[in-house]
Amino acid sequence: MNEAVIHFHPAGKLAALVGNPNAGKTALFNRLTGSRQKVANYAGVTVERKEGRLQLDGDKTVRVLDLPGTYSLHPRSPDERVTCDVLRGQAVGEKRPDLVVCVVDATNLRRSLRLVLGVKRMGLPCVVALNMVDLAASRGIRIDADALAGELGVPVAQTVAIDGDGDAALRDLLQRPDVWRRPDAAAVDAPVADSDQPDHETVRAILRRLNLDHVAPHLPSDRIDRVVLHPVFGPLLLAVLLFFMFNAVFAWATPMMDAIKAATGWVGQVITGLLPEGVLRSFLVDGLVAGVGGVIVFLPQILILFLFILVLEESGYLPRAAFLLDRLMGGVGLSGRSFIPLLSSFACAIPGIMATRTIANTRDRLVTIMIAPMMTCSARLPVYALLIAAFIPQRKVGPGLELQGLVLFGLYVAGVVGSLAVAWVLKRFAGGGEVRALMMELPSYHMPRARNVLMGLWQRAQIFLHRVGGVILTLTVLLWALASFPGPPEGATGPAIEYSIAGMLGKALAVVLAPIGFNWQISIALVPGMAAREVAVSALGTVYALSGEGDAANALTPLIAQSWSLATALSLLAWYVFAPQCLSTLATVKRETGGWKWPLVMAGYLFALAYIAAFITYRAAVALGAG
Ligand SMILES: Nc1nc2c(ncn2[C@@H]2O[C@H](COP(=O)(O)OP(=O)(O)OP(=O)(O)O)[C@@H](O)[C@H]2O)c(=O)[nH]1
Ligand SMILES: [Mg+2]
Repeated sequence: MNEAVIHFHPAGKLAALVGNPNAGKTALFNRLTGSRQKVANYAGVTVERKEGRLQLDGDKTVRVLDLPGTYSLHPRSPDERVTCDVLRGQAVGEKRPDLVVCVVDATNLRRSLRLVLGVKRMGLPCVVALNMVDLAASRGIRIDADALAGELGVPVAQTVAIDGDGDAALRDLLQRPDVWRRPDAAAVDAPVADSDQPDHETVRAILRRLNLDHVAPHLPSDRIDRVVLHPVFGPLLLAVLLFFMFNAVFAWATPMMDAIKAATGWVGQVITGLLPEGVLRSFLVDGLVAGVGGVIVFLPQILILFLFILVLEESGYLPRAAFLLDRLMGGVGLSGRSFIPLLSSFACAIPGIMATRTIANTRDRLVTIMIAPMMTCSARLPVYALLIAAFIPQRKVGPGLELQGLVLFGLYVAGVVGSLAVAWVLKRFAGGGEVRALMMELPSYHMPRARNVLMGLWQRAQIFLHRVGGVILTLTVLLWALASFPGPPEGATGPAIEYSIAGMLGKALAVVLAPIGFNWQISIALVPGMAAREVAVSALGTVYALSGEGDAANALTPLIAQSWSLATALSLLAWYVFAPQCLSTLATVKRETGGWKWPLVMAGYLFALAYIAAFITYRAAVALGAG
């Protein structure tokens, strides 16, 4: 996104955090630099380099890079390549680091130390942050840090990246000028260079000398996995969990949504009471309150969805779900590797597409990118929620089960099924290649920290409100203007909007969209919905407010419930399952695939699918009497 900026190297030292995936690099980075990068309990969270500043005593600052995790210095996937390029001084726009901080997972020294040996051989000054010592201690693993430092020939600081001052020892180390000094050539390999033995032999010898060569099993995680990864209970649990999540989106949000609705309604009424009828009042009430207020109301539902996603991410469940779904994904020619990028796309396709950088196989990566927009991103949630609230009765279908939640779940499933079908087709025509077995690390389960989850929710709320105040507000205002001008001619009978630019455009579009049951109001709303999907909702609010049909500022839901047929609503839902992704997604696809070809193919096929799905849905619904 922001990689096109011109890089000039600010003066000052540069330290890079390097280590295996999920070792806690980003948690440590956040601690050192006061940043808030995403931390989660699975491998492959960080896929780009991120920069921060560490303040040392005496007004000194150090630039710190957080890098994607890597298992070795022979990169296999695009994210690992980023790290290796930085270490070799080949990264575009970045100098070679002055110091490498090897972040080592104290519970998994065997694997981590091999990477340390590799980094050391590159001849860069290097220190080890022995992280997760709290977890190691709780499993009875005690590591003598000084002895380890002696074995490796580099300073070692013990850290607990999730504790308040868990980075103190590392900070102290970075204060010392001697750790920044380049080792002289002869010392690079000492004292572990006493033989030609391969690194894993060296590591084994070190662990033996430190009395750490027994593997500490992690019993609680293993016990949990006996259920979670069980061939029958595992998938069942996953299905129940996902269903519970969508149910909660409706079941828990109502009180907060009602409060927000009441507040926006009140604001609309106050403005109507204060201002005389005219352009300003129309702008405020029909444009801002009806449009933007109509979107804000969905904040609680978005937060509930993210609450679940954050807890799943932090607990360590996600890679297990990937494992469970590996067979299913194998059926369409993808591996479980694609699962986490696809799951991230439920938040937004953009981070999902970025997360495909962890996929080593180029073709798998491309197919995953192409289907990522079919996962229901959170911007679609307002559209779904609006239509479900308007057309699906609030009814219990079982203990704790709402019909509305069931329908929402079904829409998410429809997106997933559609995407799997497309993946299957793409793999067939793109020459599938064999599917390799999934190799993925299962981290130990962590109790999600309330602080992290709340912080994540707060960030989500900020992102959403920024969208509301930015792109959604801008487009709503623009739409209000297009829908208000030019005014109606003398003696016009219909509502003024029908004579406006937007009205005429909508009617022209409706010619194409009538076969799938869309009226001109929907047709108008779809256009700005391309920039940000939620705008489709705010646009409907504005369009209906300006049409003077009822009180759209306060209640869009009952209004569309009255004026649309069920078939139209279902057709619009089907449209949005596939709806061509927003423009920023297309821009991301262009960047990640290096050209316009794939984003254009994507836009084309999703438009076609959306139209076909809506057409079939509409015709079937009409045939069944829902027209
Ligand atoms: N108990 C404990 N948990 C930690 C510690 N450091 C990190 N974690 C947790 O470990 C998980 C992984 O942390 P991240 O910082 O995302 O790991 P990363 O090395 O950046 O991982 P990638 O970006 O995937 O390479 C998260 O759930 C953290 O909360 C620690 O010292 N102790
Ligand atoms: Mg990270």
